Amino acid sequence: MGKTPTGKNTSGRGQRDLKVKVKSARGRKLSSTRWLQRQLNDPYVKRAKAEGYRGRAAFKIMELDDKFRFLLPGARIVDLGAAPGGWCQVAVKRSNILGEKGGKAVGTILAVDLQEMEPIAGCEIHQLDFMEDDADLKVKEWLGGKADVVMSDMAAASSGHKQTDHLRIIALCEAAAYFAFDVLEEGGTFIAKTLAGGAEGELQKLLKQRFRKVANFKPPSSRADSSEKFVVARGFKADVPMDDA
Ligand SMILES: C[S@@+](CC[C@H](N)C(=O)[O-])C[C@H]1O[C@@H](n2cnc3c(N)ncnc32)[C@H](O)[C@@H]1O
Repeated sequence: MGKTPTGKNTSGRGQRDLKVKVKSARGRKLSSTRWLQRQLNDPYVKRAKAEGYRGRAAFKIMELDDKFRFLLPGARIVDLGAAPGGWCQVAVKRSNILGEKGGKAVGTILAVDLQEMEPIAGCEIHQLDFMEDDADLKVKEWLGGKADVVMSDMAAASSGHKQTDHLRIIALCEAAAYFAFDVLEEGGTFIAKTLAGGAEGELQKLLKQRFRKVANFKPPSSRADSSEKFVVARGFKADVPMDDA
C-alpha cells in the first residue's frame, strides 16, 4: 500500500488514480499555453481587435450572412447567447439598426446571455439563463411581437467530454428552436451553433417540419479542429401545425 500526499494509505488502484490526476493536471496546463499561443497567432483574433469587434465570432456571423443573407435592413433579431457581443455588433451594422446607411432605423436586436454584457447601441440586452423555466416567455414579452431572425450561438463551457458537450449544445439548440417556432414571422430564419455528434439528426428532423430549407454550414472562420458548425433554417412556415407539417 502507498500513501497519498495527505498521508492516507492507498491501494494500488488509488496510486494509479493519483498518477492520472497529476498527468491530467499537466495536460490542462499545457493546453492552456497552447490556447494562448493559438489566440496570439489567430488572424481572426487580430482582425477583430483591429476592427473593433468584441471577438472572432463576429466573422462567423458575417460569413453566415454573406452566404444566406438574413441580416436585412430593419430586421427584428433575437440573439441568444450574445455575450460578449460580436454578433450583435455585426447585426446592428448589417440590419442598419441605427439608420446609419440612410432610411429609418426600424429594426431591433434583443440580446440574451447568462453573462453580463457591455451595452451596444441599438441592442436591448438582458441577462438570463435561457434554460431556466419560463425563460422563453420572458424573452417573448421583451420582444413584444414577432421576429424575423432567431440566432443562437449559445454554448456551455466545454466539459472536455465530446459527447456531453454535443448533447448539451443540442439541448440549447432545441430550446432555441421551439422559441423560434413561437416567435418567427412567416419566412423567418433560424440559425444555431451545433457540435457534430449523434443527436443532430433529430434536430434536423424537427427543423424540417417548420422550415422550407435546412442547411449546415461551417464558416471559414470556424476553427478547422473544432466540430462546430451552424444549422441554418430558412423559410419559416408560420401556419403549419407540427403534426401536419
Ligand atoms: C460562443 S459565446 C457567444 C459569442 C457571441 N455570439 C459573440 O459574438 O460575442 C457563447 C455564449 O453562450 C452563452 N450561454 C451558454 N448557455 C446559455 C444559456 N443557458 N442561456 C443564455 N446564454 C447562454 C454563454 O454565456 C456565452 O456567452
